[in-house]
Parts: sequence; C-alpha cells; structure tokens
Amino acid sequence: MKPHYHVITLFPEMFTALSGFGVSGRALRNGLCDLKLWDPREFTQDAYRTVDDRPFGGGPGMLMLAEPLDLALTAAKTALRAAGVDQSRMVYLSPQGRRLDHALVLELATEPGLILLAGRYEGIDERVFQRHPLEEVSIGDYVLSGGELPAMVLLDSVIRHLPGALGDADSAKEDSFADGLLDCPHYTRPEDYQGLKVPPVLLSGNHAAIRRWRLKQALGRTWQRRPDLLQDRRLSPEEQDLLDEFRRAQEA
Ligand SMILES: Nc1nonc1C(=O)N[C@@H]1CC[C@H](O)C1
Repeated sequence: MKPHYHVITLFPEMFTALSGFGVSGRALRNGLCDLKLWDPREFTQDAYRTVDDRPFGGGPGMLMLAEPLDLALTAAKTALRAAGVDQSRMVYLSPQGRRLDHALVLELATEPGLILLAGRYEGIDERVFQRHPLEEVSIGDYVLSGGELPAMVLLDSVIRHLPGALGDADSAKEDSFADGLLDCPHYTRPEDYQGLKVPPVLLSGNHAAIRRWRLKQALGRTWQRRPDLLQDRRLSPEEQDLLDEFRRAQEA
C-alpha cells in the first residue's frame, strides 16, 4: 500500500519544490506515494481568515491559532482513515524536536501515513499538542521562518527509501549514513581534469580493490570529520585494518 503524506501549511505552493522535481517528483508522479496539502486558512471561520494572533503574556511576533490547526489536523486524519490508514504518525517540525537522522528517516519510511504540521511565525498555540499526539522533529539547531522546508527535507529523505523510488536500489544503501559512515569521494569523466587525476584504482576494473578503497576512504573521512559516528559503530576486522592503514598514511 502506497504511503500517504499530508502536510498542514500556509504555503502549499512551496511544495512544488518536492513534487515537481527529481526523485521525489518522480515517486509522486509514479504513484509510489501521495502528497496532500491542507491550508489552515481554509479552516478559519472569520471574514479575514485569521490564522495568527499575539502571544498572551507579551513577547515578540505572532503565534498560529489553535483552532484552524486543530480542524486541519482532524480533516487530514479523517481523510487518511477514509483511505484505510487508521493510525498516522503526526509530526510537528520544530527546533524543540528530536533530531531527524537516518534511523528516524527509516522509521518514518515504514509508515503508511504521515501528517506533518509546518508552523510559521513564532510557533503554535500549545493546546494543539493537547488535542493531537504530535511528535516534534527538528532538522537542526537553528531557527527557520517556517516548517515547510523542514517538512520537505523530511519527506525527501523518506521518499528515497520507498521501493522503486531510486533507479538503482544500491545508491540508497551506499548513501552516507546507510552503513553508519560518511560517503567516500566520487569521480567521473574526464580522467584528468586540469591536471587532477582520478585515483587509478577506480579505473582498474578490480571490483574487490575498488570496494576496499571506497570503504577505507569512508572510514577515514568518518574518523576525520565525524568521530562521534565511530563511537557506537562496531568495526569488522577488515574495517579496522583499513582505518589503521588510513590513519598511518595520514600520520606519515
Ligand atoms: N530548525 C527546525 N527544524 O524543524 N523546524 C525548524 C524551525 O526552525 N522551525 C521554525 C521555528 C518557528 C517557525 O514556526 C518554524
């Protein structure tokens, strides 16, 4: 059953960046998943279609009103139930959330339905969390103007893991983080660019040697740039040997 992705957003037109291009655009076009956007303004009851107001207690900026969000979330839940998805995971994109990482992406990629709430302004009325079991997810420790880009980051990374989304299934496996390591360097034509040559092993046709070279580079890069990833990753004897080789070469 194809997964259904519903997003509550004041700027539905932003999502053409996801639906109109590349892997995610093709996956949606080919029906590997579907995307439905809900604009809270459609759930307002006043003539001005008000979706925000000033915070009680004072302070800068505006907050999103609870009611339009509550009604939009409920409408999305109802639509998902009508499509046969009884339990959808509900996510609010916010800097206060669990950091989005490979493990969470893999979890979300197994969900038959996702409801994402993209905030704007300074955030949303806290009572929305009392009306819906929203999990908070953050794409990083910085403040953005809205939750739409984080929602698209999350959906792009999730869609890549849907069966058939990537032409060659291997490329997702070899993506950084798939095996808990950073990616190795990559090269394509020409073999000599401005005097800069491609590592000969990659031209050798020796696939075993190429695999070892790529693994060594990935291990070395991870050790140099993200040693934290190696903390909780057991290395096979081969991987330990390759990393030792890399480090000796660096220290020589
Ligand atoms: N970092 C992040 N990861 O997910 N979301 C954000 C983020 O900055 N959200 C903004 C905060 C207030 C505004 O409503 C939207």
